[in-house]
Amino acid sequence: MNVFAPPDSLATNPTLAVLGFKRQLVFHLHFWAFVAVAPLILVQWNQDHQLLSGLLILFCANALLVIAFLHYRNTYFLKGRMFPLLAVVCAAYSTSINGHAGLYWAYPAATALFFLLPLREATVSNVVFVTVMAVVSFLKFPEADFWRITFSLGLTCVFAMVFAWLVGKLQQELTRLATTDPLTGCLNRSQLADILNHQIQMRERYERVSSLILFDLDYFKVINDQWGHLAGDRVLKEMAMRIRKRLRESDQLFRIGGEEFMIVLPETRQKDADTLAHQLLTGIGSTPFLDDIKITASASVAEVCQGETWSVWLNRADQALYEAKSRGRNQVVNARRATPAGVIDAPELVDPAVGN
Ligand SMILES: Nc1nc2c(ncn2[C@@H]2O[C@H](COP(=O)(O)OP(=O)(O)OP(=O)(O)O)[C@@H](O)[C@H]2O)c(=O)[nH]1
Repeated sequence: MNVFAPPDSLATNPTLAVLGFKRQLVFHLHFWAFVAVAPLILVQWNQDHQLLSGLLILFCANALLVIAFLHYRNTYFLKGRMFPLLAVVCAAYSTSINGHAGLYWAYPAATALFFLLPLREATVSNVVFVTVMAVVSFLKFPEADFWRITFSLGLTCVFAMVFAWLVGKLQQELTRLATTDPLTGCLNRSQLADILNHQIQMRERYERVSSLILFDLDYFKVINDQWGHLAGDRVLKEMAMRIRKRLRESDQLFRIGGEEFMIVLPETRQKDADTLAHQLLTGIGSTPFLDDIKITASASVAEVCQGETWSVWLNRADQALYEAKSRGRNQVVNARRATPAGVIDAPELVDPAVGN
């Protein structure tokens, strides 16, 4: 019954994988922008454009700092905001003094904004950018060029915005698919370790105690054998729905095995988690599924103890669940606290009729 082997690496967490891709994107944008822009510092200096040369030095220094912070501190220097700001200022100023030679840089700058900033912020920044470039073009170029530049830059922004929006949607959808169980919509095990570790940190730092409930349907194999696999699937779906209805927004429901579920209850003591476990079991046992399929479940409850790891916490709950099954099923067993010596006391049986 032990399904809590630790995951191989953090890459099994889809949310962390997405953040990893974002870091790579930020790194590549700053690195290649640095490679392209650094030689221009000298070019502009030789053309007596000291102010532009100074702005480009700032741009390159920022790119190097972002790369260094990413590498050594795993954070974004000034939240990555300097790249868009400097790129926009440099492109606009360069166009005003260099004409078309400066204008060409506006196109990659406008595109890069959508990869570095949140969609809404990038859109607003680009509206400002296109407006500034339109004013500069109006003053600098003939009217026909002004229209061409404004429309082509605007169109580039629209293409980049649609692309960034779709990539964002795709990323959200992939994360959802990777983190949830398709049958019941519950969370799957991909983020289990991180979510439990977070609760452990809340316990260690702020004395905010969480509990978890494990529960497993009794004799589920019989349901499959008697009513068919499809009916079994529908029972699991309805089960998840019924549990979800009873939970708070902050509680998290996982499906961690075929007919085994886990609920993480932040800021909840063992006593309250135990009451909830009884209510859930009563709800499951008293109302048949799909109109006439009767089923019961066994459950265990464990409050997180100081100093324990997520796998020890889960193992305590798992042992108590095993105890509930072996004592006849359809009951809740409270996991006992780990003793200071690390030995776990025997689980405590709770009378279902009494509640605690
Ligand atoms: N319909 C359906 N059945 C599943 C799914 N996942 C696992 N099962 C079935 O769940 C049953 C679990 O059987 P067991 O592990 O023997 O557990 P049990 O029959 O509930 O018995 P106890 O847990 O000991 O009370 C097996 O028949 C699995 O095929 C699923 O997604 N859909």
